Amino acid sequence: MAANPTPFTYENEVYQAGLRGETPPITFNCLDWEKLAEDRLPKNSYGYVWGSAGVRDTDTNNKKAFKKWGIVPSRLVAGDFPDLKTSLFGETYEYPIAIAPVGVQRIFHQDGEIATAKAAHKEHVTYILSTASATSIEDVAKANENGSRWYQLYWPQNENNEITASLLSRAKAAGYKVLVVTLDTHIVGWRPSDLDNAYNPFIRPDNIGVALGLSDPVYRRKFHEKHGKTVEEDVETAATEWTQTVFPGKSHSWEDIKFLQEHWEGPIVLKGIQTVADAKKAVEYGVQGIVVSNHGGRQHDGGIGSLDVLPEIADAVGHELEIIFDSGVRCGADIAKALALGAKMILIGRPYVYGLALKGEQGVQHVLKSLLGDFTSTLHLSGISSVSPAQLNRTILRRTDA
Ligand SMILES: Cc1cc2nc3c(=O)[nH]c(=O)nc-3n(C[C@H](O)[C@H](O)[C@H](O)COP(=O)(O)O)c2cc1C
Ligand SMILES: O=C(O)C(=O)c1ccccc1
Repeated sequence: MAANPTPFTYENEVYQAGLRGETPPITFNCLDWEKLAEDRLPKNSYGYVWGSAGVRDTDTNNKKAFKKWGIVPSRLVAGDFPDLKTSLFGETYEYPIAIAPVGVQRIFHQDGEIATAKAAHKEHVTYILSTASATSIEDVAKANENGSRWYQLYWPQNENNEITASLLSRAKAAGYKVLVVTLDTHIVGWRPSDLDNAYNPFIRPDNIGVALGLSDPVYRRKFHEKHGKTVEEDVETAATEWTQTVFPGKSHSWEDIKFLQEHWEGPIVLKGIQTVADAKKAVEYGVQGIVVSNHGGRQHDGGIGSLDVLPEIADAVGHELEIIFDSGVRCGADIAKALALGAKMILIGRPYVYGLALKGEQGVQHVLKSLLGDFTSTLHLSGISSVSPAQLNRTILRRTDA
């Protein structure tokens, strides 16, 4: 990737544009993006992104968890703008944030994943492609050009290992470097907003979330063998069966990870870890990273904040594998807090989807630039000169609820 400009060039651009009477494309108030997206999107698709499990306690606790920590700044610390580069799996990343895997992005904007993958490339942010993407592995790679990209697997059951192997080999061929395996979604959570709207993005006349399946040579062949017709001749059945393939209704086991290790040469990251015991299992089974995540509270209700479990997990396994974090990150200070508590990379979820809904590619760029500007400013004004754990760690935080 090309060298990144400091996020502060955006701030300057905005004030310069102001001299010409121009205003920013979207507000900089990160807490307003959700409401603006609600005003713009159809009820169904807004309900889908906003939706969480049950009475939303897990989602609420994700956000509350950040308020339990406050940043305490140091003064007269010499230093230029902080160095935001971070290293994971032996590679250098320009910024310690990435685009969280989000499926079916065409329900939010006609350009969907293509817009997000282009924006991520332009802003030097890693793009993680979902298996529930509305755009194929190869088309997203093309849009992302020489950007940094990872692939997130929704994991078919063992009888479909041939399909899993096909997805992995396509991702590898298309330049996705890290495999993220999501463990918390063998069924989709109980989400009242989608139930009330009687809306499941997979069950639509336009089959929007099944692009990876319908474009997969192994899935296509197997479908033909089973039904005696092509995917195109019976798209409805092909889409339904693909959905059952990637959301099989039962979980894999730890032993199954071996299959992925045999079919993927790069780093493997397990997404959805919430306990020290599972984090230790991840070490034991030889994966390279975990995402401490509860899927933005979309999967099970009555959970605690994802940030609440981060420190204990970081203490237990932080020296043995890479820790990535998501769930509830909404502003620059949240990024700083999660890094200080032991994560090396933070996934941005709903905020960029709101940007996509509001202004497509430009909207995603705005959200990324805005979060990075806010984050950089927070570090710089707190006397922190880099995101390395030697600088950015728990000593900059105090509990606010002690
Ligand atoms: C609309 C939507 C779709 C999502 N789709 C996926 C997906 O396909 N794969 C996955 O691993 N996570 C998926 N997630 C979860 C995100 O990757 C991430 O864990 C979550 O958004 C973090 O919570 P936050 O957005 O509240 O910060 C999805 C989240 C949303 C909001
Ligand atoms: O909505 C989600 O959280 C998710 O992971 C998903 C499930 C089905 C289709 C697309 C995304």
